[in-house]
Amino acid sequence: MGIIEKIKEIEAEMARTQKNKATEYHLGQLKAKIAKLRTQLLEPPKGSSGGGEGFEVTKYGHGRVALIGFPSVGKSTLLTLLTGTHSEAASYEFTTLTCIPGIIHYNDTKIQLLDLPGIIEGASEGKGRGRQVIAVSKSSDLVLMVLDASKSEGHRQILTRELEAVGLRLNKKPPQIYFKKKKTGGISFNSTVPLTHVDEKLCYQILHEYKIHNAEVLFREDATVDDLIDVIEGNRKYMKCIYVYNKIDVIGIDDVDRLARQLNSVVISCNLKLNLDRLLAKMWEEMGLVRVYTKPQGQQPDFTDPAVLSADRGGCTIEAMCNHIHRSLVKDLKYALVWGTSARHYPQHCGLAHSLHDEDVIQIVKKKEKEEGGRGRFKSHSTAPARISDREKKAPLKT
Ligand SMILES: Nc1nc2c(ncn2[C@@H]2O[C@H](COP(=O)(O)OP(=O)(O)OP(=O)(O)O)[C@@H](O)[C@H]2O)c(=O)[nH]1
Ligand SMILES: [K+]
Ligand SMILES: [Mg+2]
Repeated sequence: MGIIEKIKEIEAEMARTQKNKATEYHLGQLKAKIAKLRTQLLEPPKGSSGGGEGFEVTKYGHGRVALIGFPSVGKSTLLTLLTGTHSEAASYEFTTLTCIPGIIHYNDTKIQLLDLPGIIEGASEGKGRGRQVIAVSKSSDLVLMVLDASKSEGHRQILTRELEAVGLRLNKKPPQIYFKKKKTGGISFNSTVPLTHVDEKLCYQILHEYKIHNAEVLFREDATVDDLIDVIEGNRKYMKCIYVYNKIDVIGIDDVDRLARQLNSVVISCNLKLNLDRLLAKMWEEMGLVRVYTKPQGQQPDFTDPAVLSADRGGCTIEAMCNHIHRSLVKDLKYALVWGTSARHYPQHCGLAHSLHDEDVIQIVKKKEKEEGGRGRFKSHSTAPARISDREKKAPLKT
């Protein structure tokens, strides 16, 4: 029996089993069995070098966003509109057969947008190009799940299930469960909060299913069996996702209103170019990019050419900024002068660990290098710093 058949069989058994206190241990065990099989499914077949021909698209720009959705929801139309790169769009399904990259220029940054073939139910098990599409989405910083506003709302659940089946977790935080395998000592099970979903016996059973007999488990939140399995599997990818409802030109205003009010969703119409600004702003917000401008001593910064840092890629500290400029800079840094919302006063003297905010300005002061006259150190005490863009771009910064 193949892996997919085994999964189907266990799913059928779960569906037959009534959910109650008496069956919860058995159901938990079945869930763990499915999780193990799905992980097996993700491993490349023995003897092959990888997962077959993927969409090898080079990363470019300050972040990567993937367009995921059923066929003909308007992914290619959207890519063409936002990036100016043409991607064939047509009324028939599976118009797009490979991955087509484009670039969005936004706030002086470059964001790579990827158009992908449509995926269908069963994608996680290898239907269509599902596996390759999902692999590319895992490599991105943000997923735009494109949905046809005029179609069934169940589509969003089906797609979410497909992505979850391959270990993607959308708009979720990693469970607050500390888990560490040990060599000896048995299993120690503890929690810092009252647990309503999982008890010691259930936890033991799940661990047993994984043949883990020595481990430390500490629940820091009232997590579920699924959360526990995610932590044990350890290969989950937590990603942000925006639900993009396209084609609102063909539905009624009441439906538009309802969809627009859902969490993490943006309603648009590619045909009428409606609300695309809002989509871009939401993307920007979710990506959390941090633009930092370098100010040479005695000069103004170039406000059109930021260094772009990201919490997910290397962090947003002064150390990350130094590494961005030059690898050897970290050891040469004496301190950095910082203007912007991360500074308590202007300019603040900061060390490597200081976290920078979007649109901060920094001046690097190296060891043995003299700061210009040492002035300005305690001069401008600004208790409520405004964004540099609002305030300082007009007036020159001192030092
Ligand atoms: N009414 C309406 N139609 C749209 C809109 N956006 C795209 N379409 C149409 O929807 C159809 C599918 O568009 P595509 O961009 O090819 O969709 P896709 O998601 O890339 O499709 P595949 O590549 O086949 O997965 C085309 O006929 C588009 O003209 C919209 O905002 N409103
Ligand atoms: K299409
Ligand atoms: Mg397409």
